[in-house]
Amino acid sequence: MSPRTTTDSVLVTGAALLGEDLRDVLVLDGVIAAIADAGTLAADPRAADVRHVDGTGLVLLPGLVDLHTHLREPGREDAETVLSGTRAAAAGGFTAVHAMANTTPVADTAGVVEQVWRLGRDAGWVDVFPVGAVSVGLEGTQLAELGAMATSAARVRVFSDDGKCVHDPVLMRRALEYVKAFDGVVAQHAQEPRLTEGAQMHEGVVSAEIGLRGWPAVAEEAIIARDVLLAEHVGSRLHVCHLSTAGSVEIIRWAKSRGLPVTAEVTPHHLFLTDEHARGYDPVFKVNPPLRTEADVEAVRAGLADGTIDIVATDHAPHSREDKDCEWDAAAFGMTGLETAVGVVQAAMVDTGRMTWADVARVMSANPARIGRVDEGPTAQGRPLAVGEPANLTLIDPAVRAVVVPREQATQSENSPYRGAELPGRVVATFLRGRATVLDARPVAPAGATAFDGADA
Ligand SMILES: NC(=O)N[C@@H](CC(=O)O)C(=O)O
Repeated sequence: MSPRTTTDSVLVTGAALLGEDLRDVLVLDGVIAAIADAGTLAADPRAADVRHVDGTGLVLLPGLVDLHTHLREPGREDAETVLSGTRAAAAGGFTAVHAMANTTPVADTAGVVEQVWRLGRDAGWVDVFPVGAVSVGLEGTQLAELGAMATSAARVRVFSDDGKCVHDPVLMRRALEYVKAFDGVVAQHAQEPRLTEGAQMHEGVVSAEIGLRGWPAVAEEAIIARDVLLAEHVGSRLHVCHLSTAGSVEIIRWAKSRGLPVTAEVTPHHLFLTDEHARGYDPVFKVNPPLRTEADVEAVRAGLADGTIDIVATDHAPHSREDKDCEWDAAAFGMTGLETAVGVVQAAMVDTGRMTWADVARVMSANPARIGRVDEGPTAQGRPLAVGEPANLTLIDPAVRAVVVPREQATQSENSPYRGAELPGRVVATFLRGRATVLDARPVAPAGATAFDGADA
């Protein structure tokens, strides 16, 4: 018998599986080989020559899957690269990210999505699934080569002009019709452009008091309402990106009550921060869609807890200093989020008693993988913690509280809205198909990426 290579084998002992029962989990060659009562698997002969990780006090979740990450490469490597962004993802407990298409050049051809996919594979930190643009150059006029991107090595299933709204209803209809051929989904950035010209923050009491141009909730809600009707008409899958208002939650609830194939995401920051943060004019709080009111935060929390909102997605949007360290009006929209996502979700949803860790696994792993259609095949993501499944794992210490220091994060950019704030929930270890990408809360440089060839899946 040839000696086992231990790089993708591990024994985790005494961890709380989905925050519940204490279990040992044995991973052999990247696959979960055994799950048993805590204290039993160390005696298993198969565990003799594998790395042991003490999971005492830790919560074991399936590897997190982000449906909405901006990796900035190609084009803005000064803000983030596929390498730095995927290392940040691993540090945040993720084993897969979907890389948004608003790069330079835009990811609107098979060539660009394959480039991003290859960069992700070579980096080896997480699986990178490129998102394809809906329209050429994100210009909202001509449909991009959706079919070519879907059949490329990158196997694109999620299409989005994120950063911009597909505001032309005819183009949106065509995109919805087109993606049906390969079970794709259109992920809409819902923002009515005419209602948000020059808008800087949520339109309400705070914007009026501090004199920044407001962005009405209806600008988001009008597009979502239109698009759920279009999705019904076409019979195609619609995903709503970073939903942020109470009215949007109501529309999605209505769409689901009609059985429409509509899914929705909320970001950690919309679960946690309000427009009150704009009062200091610090552009670190400038984001698209804008931070809303306390009532909206309450509504998106309730919508996530009751399943109206399917997933949490980070909308990790790194920006260089020159794009953020300037006056509010001139600053770029966006905030980093990969490395704080779990902590913010713990604070907003778990520590408040609104969700269990099993719910977190559903909204941050299983559901995003299913929406992105990356939940099947030998390299499947978002699978349950069960024998025979790929060992994508995250270990979280829910008892640790730590102050966020953006300079010390793995992301290349420092535009975290949580700078100096204390958050719970440290990611102690992450395993991508059994190989540690994070150990002792520190990223571990991949010693050669494990085979990941989406074309084989
Ligand atoms: N979410 C953001 O505030 N910014 C995103 C794109 C966007 O505007 O949605 C970015 O790419 O920076």
